[in-house]
Amino acid sequence: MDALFNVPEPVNEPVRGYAPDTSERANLERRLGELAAERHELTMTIDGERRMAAGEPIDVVQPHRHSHVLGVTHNATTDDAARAVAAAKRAAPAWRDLPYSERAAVFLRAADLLSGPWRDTLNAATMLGQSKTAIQAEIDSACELIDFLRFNVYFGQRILADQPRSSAGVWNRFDHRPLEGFVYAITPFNFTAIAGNLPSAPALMGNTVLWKPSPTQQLAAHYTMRLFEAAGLPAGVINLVTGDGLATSEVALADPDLAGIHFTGSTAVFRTLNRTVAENVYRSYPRVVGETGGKDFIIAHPSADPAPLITAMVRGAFEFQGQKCSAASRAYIPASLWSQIKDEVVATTEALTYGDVTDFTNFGGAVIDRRAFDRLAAALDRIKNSSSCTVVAGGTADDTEGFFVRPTIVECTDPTHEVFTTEYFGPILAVHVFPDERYDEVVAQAESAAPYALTGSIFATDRQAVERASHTLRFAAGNFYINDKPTGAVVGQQPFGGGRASGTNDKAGSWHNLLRWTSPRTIKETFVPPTDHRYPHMG
Ligand SMILES: NC(=O)c1ccc[n+]([C@@H]2O[C@H](COP(=O)([O-])OP(=O)(O)OC[C@H]3O[C@@H](n4cnc5c(N)ncnc54)[C@H](O)[C@@H]3O)[C@@H](O)[C@H]2O)c1
Ligand SMILES: N[C@@H](CCC=O)C(=O)O
Repeated sequence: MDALFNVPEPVNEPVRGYAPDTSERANLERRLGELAAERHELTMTIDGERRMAAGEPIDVVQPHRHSHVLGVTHNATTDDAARAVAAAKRAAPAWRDLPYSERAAVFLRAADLLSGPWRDTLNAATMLGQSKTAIQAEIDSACELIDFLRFNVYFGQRILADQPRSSAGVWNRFDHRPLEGFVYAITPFNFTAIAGNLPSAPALMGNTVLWKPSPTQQLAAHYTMRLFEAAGLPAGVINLVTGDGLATSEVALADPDLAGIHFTGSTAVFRTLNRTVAENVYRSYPRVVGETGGKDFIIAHPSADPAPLITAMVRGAFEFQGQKCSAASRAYIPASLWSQIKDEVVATTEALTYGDVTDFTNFGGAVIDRRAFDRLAAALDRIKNSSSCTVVAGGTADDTEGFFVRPTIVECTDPTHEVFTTEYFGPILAVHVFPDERYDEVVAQAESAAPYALTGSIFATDRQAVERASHTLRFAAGNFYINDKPTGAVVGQQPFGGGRASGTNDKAGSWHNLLRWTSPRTIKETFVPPTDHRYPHMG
């Protein structure tokens, strides 16, 4: 077909509430029961074929009930990874030669399937496997992933439409080629949407992909792969390998055709990947895109409204057990305000219920695994032994049934203490209380207290205070919020990503990100080429 197609104008997927006695709640509960009753074979998918990786087995459990094994997956070996890389390379010519509209149709269909018949499956898998409550799963594995798929198609079309100017007698064009080689997508446990977006965004732009999800997100990743297949994704375009990624990286990072890395996860792992890429020589210079850790702040001015501040602190820090890269983990509160809100913040936090997420009355679930639990329990021990810190809410952890860490608030007099600088990735909020008149000083200290620059909020009604903080904190957060919590970015509305140790700030779900997966060829066609080599000044 020869036409310039318009893609549908995307709108954000409406969020369902799953209130008691609704059919949406009943359907989700039914699917939760079905998925929990199965023992899933969590295979790789290479060239459209499902097979178990050949390395050590890994049990995939419910974090809130670790005795319940949802399924088993295996570490991919170097042979498994080599097969996946070869499959991606084989699939590349046919996939990149498909018109954009055909590739886009696959992902638009995936979005519609997820909005309809696949919604309960992805939500239930995310709830059981990652211990997200219904609302946290809904905003992630349903709405955000649907939005990524639809908005990417829309932004990709805008990129294709971007063409250079032409002077008289000349036609200049951009051929928005994919990268030459394969893209390696490595995804974190905490967002099913990110796990689905990282392989599909480069694929939309014509690349083929090696996808290595997190073992602790493997149940939802498994169903995401099935969703892409159901939407008509050809075999070999996205190849899913399972496990810890060590053998996979050994193969992928040494391959001369590595064209890009699309990573979301910890700063430490991203630094290792960067180092390895820098030491190797590839056919092209790989595009390295990474969104990593955060130490996200809330700073209040004495003029702030207390009620929204309390809600922002509680939701921002403790939703999904603080396991959002955007979670509020340090707050700077003026003394006059803290004396008004402290009792309520503490009481609200103490009343939060973390438990089995299939009990819809719970506010949260468990942290993801034993490693996270041990890391957080050790942090709590250090905090309790620190003379400058006082635990004012929570502070306990219990792994008897699940990996539960109580939502914790720590008041700390030393703003350079590790509670203000280290990403714990759990439900721990550090609070520094300061004399009201030292607001500007505190803003300046918070600006570079931590190495990260992902998200941050300012609470104030005084516009001068907002303006001064916004200016001082310009480089301290890639997503900056005024009178709102620092979490919950919506695709197409608050493009997401941060700088400094938080990543390359390529803004997932925006055209900034999609641009990284294209390598334009400029074409100049001259209609009537010159036939005389001499210039006028030569006479
Ligand atoms: N900035 C963002 O947009 C964003 C979003 C979500 C999560 N995060 C960050 O992610 C982290 C939490 O996620 P996580 O615990 O899954 O992170 P992680 O770094 O432990 O793991 C991320 C992924 O990398 C894999 N991995 C680890 N070593 C590897 C290697 N050598 N080769 C290939 N793969 C390897 C893991 O198996 C996983 O799939 C936090 O630091 C959080 O801030 C950032
Ligand atoms: N985009 C999400 C965070 C993703 C990281 O974990 C938010 O804005 O809360």
